[in-house]
Amino acid sequence: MEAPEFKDFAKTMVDFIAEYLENIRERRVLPEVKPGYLKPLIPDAAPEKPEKWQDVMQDIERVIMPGVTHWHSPKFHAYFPTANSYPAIVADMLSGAIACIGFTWIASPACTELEVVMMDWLGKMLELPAEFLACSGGKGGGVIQGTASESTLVALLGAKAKKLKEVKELHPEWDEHTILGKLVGYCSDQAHSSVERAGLLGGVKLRSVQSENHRMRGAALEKAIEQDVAEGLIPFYAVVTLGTTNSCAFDYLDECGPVGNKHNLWIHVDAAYAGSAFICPEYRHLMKGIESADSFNFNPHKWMLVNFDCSAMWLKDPSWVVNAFNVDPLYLKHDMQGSAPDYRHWQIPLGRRFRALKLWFVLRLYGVENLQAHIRRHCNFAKQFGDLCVADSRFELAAEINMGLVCFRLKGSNERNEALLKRINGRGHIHLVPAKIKDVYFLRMAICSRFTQSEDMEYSWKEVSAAADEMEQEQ
Ligand SMILES: N[C@@H](Cc1c[nH]c2ccc(O)cc12)C(=O)O
Repeated sequence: MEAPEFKDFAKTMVDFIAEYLENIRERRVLPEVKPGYLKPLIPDAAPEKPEKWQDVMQDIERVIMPGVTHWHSPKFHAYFPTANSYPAIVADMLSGAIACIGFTWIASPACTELEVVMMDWLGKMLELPAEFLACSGGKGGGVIQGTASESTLVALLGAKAKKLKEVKELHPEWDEHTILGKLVGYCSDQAHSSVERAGLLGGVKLRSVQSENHRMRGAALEKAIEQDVAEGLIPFYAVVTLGTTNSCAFDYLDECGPVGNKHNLWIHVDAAYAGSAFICPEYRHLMKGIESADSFNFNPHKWMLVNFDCSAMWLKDPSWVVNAFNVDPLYLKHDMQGSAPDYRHWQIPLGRRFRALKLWFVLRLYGVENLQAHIRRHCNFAKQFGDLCVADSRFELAAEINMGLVCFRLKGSNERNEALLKRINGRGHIHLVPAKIKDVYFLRMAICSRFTQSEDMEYSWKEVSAAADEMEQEQ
């Protein structure tokens, strides 16, 4: 493809994208296709001769759209949001054009340097302690990871390397295998499953601490630590979740952090979804105790209008992570080593895309004010839905409304609620997923779309109540 044709193709695609997103509300949010739907729609093998881009464009509606779940529809309320904005889409186009692999500074200096500055901008927006920021002149700094799960694992591996060194110094007679077998980390029973997985991948024990009202408390964490120490184990790491997946609950960081510090644990804060809200001063009390953390992570790709993937992670002392994974083949060495971060040491894969561009575009083209307005709008929509819900005596809230998430259920059995959800998703007009805490099954209404208006929330409520009406009529 030559440039003139590329320009036509790309312009057509830009028009298509704008049409798609602006009219997304009209599409059925959940596709009706069955597994295997796509294969018969396209040939069995790649074409020998080139086709026309117009033919490819045609096939988007025919082949792809019938099988798309429309995550950016105001009728999509499943999981948590994933972000989408025009500035981020355009930035990804440029990233695709530069198409560098920014594993070291010299591999594309702008890729590394913009990331360092963007992580400082973002850290300042959240009022993170200066120790986390590169601009403070200390050891700290930020990095863009792919997902929060990756950040949890990277932090765990850094914590493991740190504790291994400490214990080896204390007990030179112990071999590494013995020490590793004694290491134990902690998280709340409400933490995301990726924390347990990080323990499995890192080859260490992970203990789940019973939460109180869905939130981990310092005393419960300390009790677990003390029990383990009494049994000869070595506590090394704790994940504090700010905004759990089930109910968007907040662990008490101001209690758990100091407990972790006292027992010399690495404290990692996983604020994957809710962290974006900390750009609004009124939510920052929920991150009280942040100065006690060693690493902090949230996903601008969830709730801050930066398209997937962009998971922001800060470390007070990245050297533990950098040294834990350091391999240094000749072909990756360069003369400037040491004067700027070589991000390949901060992450699991070697390759990395120019993701800082989308942060830069979004932060500049929205401004902090509009990003704050986006968060506040979503929180207000959640309140609106919550009010509609409690005004109907058939329903109850299953948890306090936090951020843009409403956890609700029909009064009565889990089975009734399972039937309700099946009916709602079966109608296909809105899409929700369930959760269960302590054997209580409930539905989660997450506010996800940038396009959501107050009328959309009324529509979604009507769908829920219509499904409940149907159930009553059938009884
Ligand atoms: N998709 C997420 C998974 C994840 C990790 N930690 C979380 C905390 C809350 C939450 O709702 C989801 C997650 C990721 O970025 O890996």
